[in-house]
Amino acid sequence: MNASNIHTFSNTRELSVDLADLTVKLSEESIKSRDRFTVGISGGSLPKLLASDLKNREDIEWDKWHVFFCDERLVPLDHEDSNYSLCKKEFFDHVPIPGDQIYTIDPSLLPQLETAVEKGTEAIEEASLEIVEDYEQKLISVFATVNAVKFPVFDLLLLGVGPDGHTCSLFPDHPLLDLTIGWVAYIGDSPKPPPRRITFTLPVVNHAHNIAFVATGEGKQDVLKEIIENPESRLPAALVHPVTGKLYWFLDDAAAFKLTSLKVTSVI
Ligand SMILES: O=C1O[C@H](COP(=O)(O)O)[C@@H](O)[C@H](O)[C@H]1O
Repeated sequence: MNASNIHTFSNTRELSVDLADLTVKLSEESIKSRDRFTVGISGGSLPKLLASDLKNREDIEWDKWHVFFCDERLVPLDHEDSNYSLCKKEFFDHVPIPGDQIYTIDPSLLPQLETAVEKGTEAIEEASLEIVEDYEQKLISVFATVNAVKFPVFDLLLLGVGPDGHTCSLFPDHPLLDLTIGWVAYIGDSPKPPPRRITFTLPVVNHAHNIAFVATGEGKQDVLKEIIENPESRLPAALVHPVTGKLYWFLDDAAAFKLTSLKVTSVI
């Protein structure tokens, strides 16, 4: 781990300001070179930390943003467990990103998954595949319109880390960690509720131009030490190694408390 990419802050307000600075800078650079900004957002604690300062910034070309979800729980879009619903409340409701550039799961496909769960494995495979393929098509519509691409290359992926080391909906020791092809995967046995979700695969994560992990609070101390300072770690977040892109860590002092790596405090 390049210690200069670990940024620590004495409180979450300062963290949010620097995270917004980085996001604005990457948005400007991406729009300048590609005329759009493609970003993947996670759920959990991230939307609030991301939006608290960013939503008040001026001069952002929101109409050039294309937003995907790094993972999504397979619940209706207005359900309290939905990552979309959380991002809407914290972020989308406050900024003018065009609705058709916020790419959600297709909620009309959820009832057939519910029915499939009653029927068994084969039916679940079929119903979940439809949801996965629908989301992959949405990625294709943005990333592969001109040339076929092996993996989408996001301008920025914003990731969280669970206390168990999971990121997106990629959980420790889960077979999904071994996927080397495919953009989106279904998980039906998430150890963190709700159990049914979709997630970006590790290759999609690792192909991004920029990846920013955001983690706060005492509860993340031990897992961050393992992920950042143990090069042998097989925890999901420790398997994030951008192929050519940049990796950033945004931590508050509480989360970073056990790290011995050199820390810096400003990103730009
Ligand atoms: O279940 C999830 O958890 C992770 C981590 O959440 P946090 O609250 O500990 O930050 C999140 O990144 C992911 O998107 C979400 O579905």
